[in-house]
Amino acid sequence: MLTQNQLKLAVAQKAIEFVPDDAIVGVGTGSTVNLFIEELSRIKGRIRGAVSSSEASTERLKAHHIPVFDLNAVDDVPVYIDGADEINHYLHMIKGGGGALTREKIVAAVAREFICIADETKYVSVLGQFPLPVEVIPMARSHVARELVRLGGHPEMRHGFTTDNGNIILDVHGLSIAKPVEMEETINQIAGVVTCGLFARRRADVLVLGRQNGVDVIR
Ligand SMILES: O=C[C@H](O)[C@H](O)[C@H](O)COP(=O)(O)O
Repeated sequence: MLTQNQLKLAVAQKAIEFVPDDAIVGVGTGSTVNLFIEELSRIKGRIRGAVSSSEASTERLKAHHIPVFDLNAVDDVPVYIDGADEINHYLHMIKGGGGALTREKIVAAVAREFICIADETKYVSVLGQFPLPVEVIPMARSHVARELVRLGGHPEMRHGFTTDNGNIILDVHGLSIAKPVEMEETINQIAGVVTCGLFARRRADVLVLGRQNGVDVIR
């Protein structure tokens, strides 16, 4: 029986196969990506560098002497490699457990291909068991929370946490998300929401899924 960490390592290693030579690689955030960064450091001689989705990943990339580019200075990101908190078989995701959702969505929007690396505990039939993170401008906290309750959720402020953009996170419990694209649009239209952790309009293109009997590549 492989541990969750061993499954994360297996997908982090497999993801290297998706990194083209001379690329500037989009790098996500989280414990699975941290393992990917280790693997990336082994092949850093054949890439140009990375664009990063968080201060935490930037620090790790720099510690491995992988050049980190400002996204505004880059016009082609062939692949973006990131984890997820939940992913369904349409490759819609919930992300933001680490609070990096907004920058992740920006780098993912620039990238040509989104490769999600996840262990099998993340693969679900309906999104929403994992509380949906929503990044909110601080002055809009109460308004956004009321609107989220109207949508059937139970928002909880993530205490003691500020995003890299200086905002707060509301974690929304109790949503069973049957229509992720519509839900993403609805939440993102609430005044004061920066973005929610649903990645449905820009879903993953490839899922590299770590299972007990091996790594599956799902497109
Ligand atoms: O903000 C964090 C990101 O969306 C992560 O990709 C997500 O939380 C998964 O992280 P982990 O690989 O640690 O489960």
